[in-house]
Amino acid sequence: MSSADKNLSVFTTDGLPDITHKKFVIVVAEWNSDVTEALFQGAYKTLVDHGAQTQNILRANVPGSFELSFGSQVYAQKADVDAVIAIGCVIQGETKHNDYINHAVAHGLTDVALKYNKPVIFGVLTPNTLQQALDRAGGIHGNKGDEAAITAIKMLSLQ
Ligand SMILES: Nc1c(NC[C@H](O)[C@H](O)[C@H](O)CO)[nH]c(=O)[nH]c1=O
Ligand SMILES: CC(=O)[C@@H](O)COP(=O)(O)O
Repeated sequence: MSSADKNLSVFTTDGLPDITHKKFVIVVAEWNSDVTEALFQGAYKTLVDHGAQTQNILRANVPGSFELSFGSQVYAQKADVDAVIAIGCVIQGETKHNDYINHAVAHGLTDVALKYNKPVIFGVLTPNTLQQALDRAGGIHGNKGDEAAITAIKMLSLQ
């Protein structure tokens, strides 16, 4: 199912856990910052709208999406962090560079989550064009940041 068929900002909220005292870290890649800032704002607002306290939402910046795995690990290893949300946008270029980044980040974030036994969310857009990115960062298909935040909240209900 593509984002065209399921809006990224439309989701069920039944049975969400109480996140009043949960601590979140949002790691944001600086590449394509117009897009990643919109994704961050969506994630931040979604966390607050569903009960997170602003003082319990930290932000960390990394240069690019390839650095999201290490940046997420820095915070996932901290005992007082309950979930990490990784935000990025990797736009296809002329070469296969985007493929290598995307696969590395997907595997890297998964490894961090399993190593530290806590949610590490893949809030990374991997579009073919800038317009596809904008459509998924608060445009016609919603905001991937919203989806990443609600995913983090839902995963906390497993613990
Ligand atoms: N082209 C994009 C990049 N490239 C940079 C890499 O993520 C990385 O910082 C570099 O290879 C050094 O390790 N990053 C994005 O997030 N988005 C892109 O479109
Ligand atoms: C995903 C990227 O790093 C991308 O911007 C690189 O572009 P190109 O493949 O044209 O070098």
